[in-house]
This record gives sequence, C-alpha cells and structure tokens, in this order.
Amino acid sequence: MKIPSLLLRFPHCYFSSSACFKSFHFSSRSHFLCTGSLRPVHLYCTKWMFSLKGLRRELCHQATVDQPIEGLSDREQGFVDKIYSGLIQGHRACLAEAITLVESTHHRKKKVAQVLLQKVLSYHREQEKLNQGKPLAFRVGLSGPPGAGKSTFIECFGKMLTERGHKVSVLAVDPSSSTSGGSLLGDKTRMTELSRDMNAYIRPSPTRGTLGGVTRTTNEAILLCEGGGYDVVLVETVGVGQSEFAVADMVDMFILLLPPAGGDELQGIKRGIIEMADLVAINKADGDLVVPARRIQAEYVSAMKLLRKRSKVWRPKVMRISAKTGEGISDMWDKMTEFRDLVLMSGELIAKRRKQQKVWMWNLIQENMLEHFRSHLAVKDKIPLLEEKVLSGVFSPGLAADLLLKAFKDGL
Ligand SMILES: Nc1nc2c(ncn2[C@@H]2O[C@H](COP(=O)(O)OP(=O)(O)OP(=O)(O)O)[C@@H](O)[C@H]2O)c(=O)[nH]1
Repeated sequence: MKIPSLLLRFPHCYFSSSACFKSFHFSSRSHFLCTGSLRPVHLYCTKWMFSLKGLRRELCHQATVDQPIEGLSDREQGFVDKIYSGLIQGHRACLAEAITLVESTHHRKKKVAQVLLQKVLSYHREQEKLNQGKPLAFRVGLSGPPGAGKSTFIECFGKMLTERGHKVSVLAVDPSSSTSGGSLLGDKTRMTELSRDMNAYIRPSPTRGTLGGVTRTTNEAILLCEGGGYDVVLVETVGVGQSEFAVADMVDMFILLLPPAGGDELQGIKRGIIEMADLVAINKADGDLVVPARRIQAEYVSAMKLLRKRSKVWRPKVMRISAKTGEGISDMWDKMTEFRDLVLMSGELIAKRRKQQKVWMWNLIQENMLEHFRSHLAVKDKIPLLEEKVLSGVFSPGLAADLLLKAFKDGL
C-alpha cells in the first residue's frame, strides 16, 4: 500500500492541519514518505510510538515545534502590529495594553500575545546587535519585608534615575493579591510622584496566586518594558514568600532592602533570600535610626562573608541608605552600575541570562504539566480520595503518587 492511499483512509490519523502536513513532508523522517512504502512507517510506529495514534501525536508535535505559532486572523494581526509599533515608539498606553495581553489567560489572547512577544524579541535581538551585544536594559529585583520602605525607596531612586535621563519601569509582583483579597503592592497611593513621571511606568503585576503566574507574566512584562525603551526595569516583591526566589531568577541584580531591625523582627525573611542578594541596603539610616542601622550593617557584613561565593567578580555589598532623605541612594546606584559593568565584562551577565531563559522555560512546563495533571479526567476525582488516604495513614505518599501517576498515564 502506498502512503497516499493510507492517507486517504486515515487522514485524521496523520494531519490535523496543513501545518502538520507540511512538517510531515519536510521532517527529518521524511524518508518514510519518499520510499512510499507502508512498512517503514509500521516499523517506525512499532519502535517509537506503538500506534498510529502515537505517530499522529508525534507528527503534530513536530509541526508545533517547526511552526510554533498558528496564524492569526487579519484583525488579530492588525491589533498586534498596532500595539507593537506603539510599544517600540514608547507609548505607555501600548505598553499597558501589551502587558494586559500577556497576562490574559484566554486561549486566543495567549496566542496573540505570543505573536507580539516574538516580534518584540526579534526587535530586541536587532537592538542588541546595534548595541554591540550589550543588553538593552538593566534588570533589577528588589525585595524586602512589608514596611522596609520599598515604595519610599523606589519613589526616591526612580526620580533620581529619570532626572539623569533614564527610563524606569517598576513591576510590582504581589502573589498575595489573590489569597488576601487585597494587595500589598498594588496600592495606588504608593509612589505617587513617580507614577506621574512621563519617564517612569509602574505596574502592579497580578499573578493569580501562583508562582508560575509570577514567572510567566513578569518575565514577559520585562521584555515588553525593554521593548518600550525602559533601560532600568525594577521588579519589586514582598520578601516573605517564594516569589522573591522566582524574581531573583529573572533579573541581573537582586537587592534586598531591610529596615534597621534585628533578627526577631525579620523572622519572615528567609535565610535563602539573603544568599540571593547581590546588595543589601539597610534603609531608614537617618535620625535616631542611624545607630541601629550601623549595627545591622555590621551584622550583615559578617554574616555575608560566610556565604558561598556566587560570582567570580563580585562580593555582595551591604550599604546604609535613607529613602526619606535620599542619603546613600546615589552611591547605591554607583555600586549597582559597578556590578552591572563587572558582570557584563566578565561574561557572567550573558551566561546568567541564558540560564534564566532555560529555567523560565522549565518552570512554565512544570506549572503547565501540573495543571494538566490535576485537571485530567483520569485523576481529577481520585485526588481527594487518595489525599484522604495519605492523611489518614492508610496509604504512603509514595503509593498514592504512584497510583495517580499510573491513572494519568493510562488515561493519556
Ligand atoms: N525614617 C525613615 N522612614 C522611612 C524611610 N523609608 C520609608 N520610611 C517609612 O517607613 C514606612 C513604610 O514605608 P513604605 O515605603 O510604605 O514601605 P514598604 O516596604 O513599601 O511597605 P509595604 O508597602 O507595606 O510593602 C513609612 O512610614 C515610611 O515613611 C526612611 O528612609 N527613613
């Protein structure tokens, strides 16, 4: 039997779209088609996929990889073009619309967002080439416990930068917003002056309560801000959860802002996050708080000496600043640029960004796979039952996990 007649009989097994068809022809395994014989296809199926169903899945997978994004309608394409050109011309409204688009969970909008992001990415590549391979923007993560003075700091720091000709965007990541109903960082009264500054853009990032949400939307929002010409992108998060670890994985430099308070008052701060910091800024070093700020600075200097060295060219610094009076803020920026230049020249920055891209991809896969697993019909109803059995000690967690995984695999 020749392949074409097989296709006539089982077209649905092979092609779900013309994109799959094209990919089938041009795939690395196209020799099966060239021979025109069914036998190699059978062999192929037996060896790799065991069934025609599996072959179809494999082919469609290839098509998806070869042609990552399916076509948009004229209307959608027009929308992407409009947002894209507005974005790269620096229109804030277009940046806002673009971020809203990437935050959308609507199936179609997610596709449109990916087309926009691909366009912005290729613009990035061109711009970076023109910039002799240097990154377009400095990505900075800022974390600290509630009340450390993050908004006061960003207001002061951001204004200093815009006065010096920089364009600053602030992405406030707040994973608590969906659980607390309120928002620690989304408060509109924060950073009032900076939010009126035409060279600044502030955006609370809704994360729908999941860390994966933080990763996807924030990473994409960073790219869009850079496409909009913002050369300093500040990602702010409250340092009492897990989101700061995710943020540290998407920025060039991670800064921890702390109040001049001792161990007990900083219980919420995880030890791990101190290890991620490239710079610790002890804020509120003014008036009566200068003395405790000095003490805390000394404590952190000695504590950080014991930490594992993460860079060949940089030792984490501990500085005293006052976001209220502005003291130390300019010196802090000098240290930050020193860090950026050192890691850029040493090649560490580019290596870090490349690694982050991979981490980002795997985080997304993990998040999506878990979601897919939990909602799969074969396991959905079994989860509460097995959880109950684990809780009551009837099943070990390992056994319950095995049973769920088996049910999931069988249901595929
Ligand atoms: N003395 C002094 N007070 C400061 C300084 N920076 C901030 N504060 C005060 O500290 C309090 C908390 O400041 P915020 O900037 O709101 O702190 P935050 O970290 O953004 O707090 P959340 O919004 O709760 O996350 C406010 O009353 C500020 O006025 C500073 O440098 N010196």
